[in-house]
Amino acid sequence: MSDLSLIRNFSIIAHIDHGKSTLADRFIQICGGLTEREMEAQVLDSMDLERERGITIKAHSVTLYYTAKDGKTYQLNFIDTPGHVDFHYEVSRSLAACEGALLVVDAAQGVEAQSVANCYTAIEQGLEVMPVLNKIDLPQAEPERVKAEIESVIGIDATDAVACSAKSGIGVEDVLEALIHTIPSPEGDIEAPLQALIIDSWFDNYLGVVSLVRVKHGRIKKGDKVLVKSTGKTHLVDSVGVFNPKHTETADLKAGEVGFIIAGIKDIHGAPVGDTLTLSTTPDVSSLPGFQKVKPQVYAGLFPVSSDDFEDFREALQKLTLNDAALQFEPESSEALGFGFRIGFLGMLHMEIIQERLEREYDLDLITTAPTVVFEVVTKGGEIIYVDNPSLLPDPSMIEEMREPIVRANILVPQDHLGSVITLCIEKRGVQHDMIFLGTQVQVVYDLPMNEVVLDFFDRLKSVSRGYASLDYSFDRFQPAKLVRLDVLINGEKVDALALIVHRDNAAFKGRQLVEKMKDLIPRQMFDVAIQAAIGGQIVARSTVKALRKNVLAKCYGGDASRKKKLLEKQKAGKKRMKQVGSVEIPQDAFLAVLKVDN
Ligand SMILES: Nc1nc2c(ncn2[C@@H]2O[C@H](COP(=O)(O)OP(=O)(O)OP(=O)(O)O)[C@@H](O)[C@H]2O)c(=O)[nH]1
Repeated sequence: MSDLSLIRNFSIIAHIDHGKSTLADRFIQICGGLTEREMEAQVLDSMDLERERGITIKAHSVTLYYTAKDGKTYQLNFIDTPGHVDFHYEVSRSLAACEGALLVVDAAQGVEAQSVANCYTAIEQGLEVMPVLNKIDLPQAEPERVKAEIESVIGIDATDAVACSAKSGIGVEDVLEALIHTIPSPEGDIEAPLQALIIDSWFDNYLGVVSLVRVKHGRIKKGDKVLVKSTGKTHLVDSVGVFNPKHTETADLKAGEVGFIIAGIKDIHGAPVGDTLTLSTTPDVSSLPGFQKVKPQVYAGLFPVSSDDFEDFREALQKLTLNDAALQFEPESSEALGFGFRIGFLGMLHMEIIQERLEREYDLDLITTAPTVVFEVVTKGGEIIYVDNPSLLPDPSMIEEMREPIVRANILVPQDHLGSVITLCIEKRGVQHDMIFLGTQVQVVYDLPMNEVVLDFFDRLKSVSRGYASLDYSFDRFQPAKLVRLDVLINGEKVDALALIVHRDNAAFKGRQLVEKMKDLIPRQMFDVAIQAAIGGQIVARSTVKALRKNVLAKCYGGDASRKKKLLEKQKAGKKRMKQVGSVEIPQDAFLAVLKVDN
């Protein structure tokens, strides 16, 4: 197919759980991409972990052929995008490949902050945004109210918004018809030299690096020699094709189309996302504007429970970065935990996912330290350094000024819950920037310390608003703040891996909460365990885990062999996620106690 007027490239943007993936599955079904049997729930979420958690992590593209009511067959290329705030950058990437976007809004829930943010990104990138009201099968659906909300909150015309139920299938064909008329076809010149944008690259164990590209001009086929503009390297194209949604090779990819290229590249750094491809015969083709590089927002130390696993751990991380360009790591050594890695993540969800993948796919037992954001420190010598590890904070006498990262947070909340959301923002040291009443919802804009936001703010926000408030935020600036390091001592020994950077005004309070929480999380041992919190050498809180009484240990001796074995196994299992620090065994939970103290 080479008639550009018969191609539509679009993304689906929506808040989590508003039904993107379900709608995508319906499209596939209507266009006959898969048989009923292959139509296993949520085909697009192909990673096991994605399916289990019911969230979309990686962007996927699907090419479908739809015969419309006008009798013509259209090529629909759609890209599914993740909805969670941690993966926001994937959204803008996907949008760069499209001329339009469907804004899917749950007709029972209404507009949420994430959809607003993504919608603005789409509009900024010049896309045609087409609103779709989903879940109209639900009795509590209020399509008219939600239409009005789309107009007042986002500011786009929603009078003709198509209503559908992705679950039952009602109205889904109308969505396809509407998108053919609303979303413009791509522009491009098939006869011009190849110019293609890499939207995504990932590592496949069998195929090597697979790159998803949008061809702007020209064409590419198997056997071509492709030039990666940023690296200057050329590679022989092994195959090109589309996902329909199965991996399907095609003769070529042409201007206006979206598909994959496999060219024997060994790791994703060889085909960087946002890069431009051309043919080796036309090296002068200009580069397309790429994407903003993503920077990790949260850092944590990860340490193998058994030091023998260190090399395996390194290998596993190297393999994961083949897949996940956002993941960054460097070796870290801790007096308490030995050798490990300091890893940068996009957010807490990203961190959980990586930790889970390391444990499941690579069979590693790891201890994670409390996550932290990056602080900007000006030394007395006038040097600016970035600290992503509290234990590496210079001595206070060397510090001229400390600055913490501030985010601009957009919160959408129904009026009824406004009060509790504001209370929460104040508790988190937020400064109000703006408040706009939009129908039944209120949009509040706060500047908040990132440190307070990344840890548990999202969960707290959900709970104080009974699930109704939604959040979108992005880094704004570094701002001077009174920050101190809070050290934790176990039986008098400072444990570097437990140190935190906190605000001075609530440092003592945080210290008390932390030692109390840790007392509950550290199991009783054969001796008393003293837990202390200190600021600059001064103890601000203390609690004690009392020793076990002797007769409890008596069980370990005598008795029959099988019982003894069971006991040993139990001990071993219990040891799994524990780390010996000095003479004290500390479980994983205690390292993350700070995440649990705020409530
Ligand atoms: N009643 C009803 N439920 C729906 C409809 N569409 C989707 N759902 C349900 O809503 C939930 C979320 O749907 P998904 O398609 O996974 O949502 P998503 O937006 O893709 O979520 P992420 O992939 O995490 O961003 C699922 O339990 C679906 O079964 C609908 O039209 N009606």
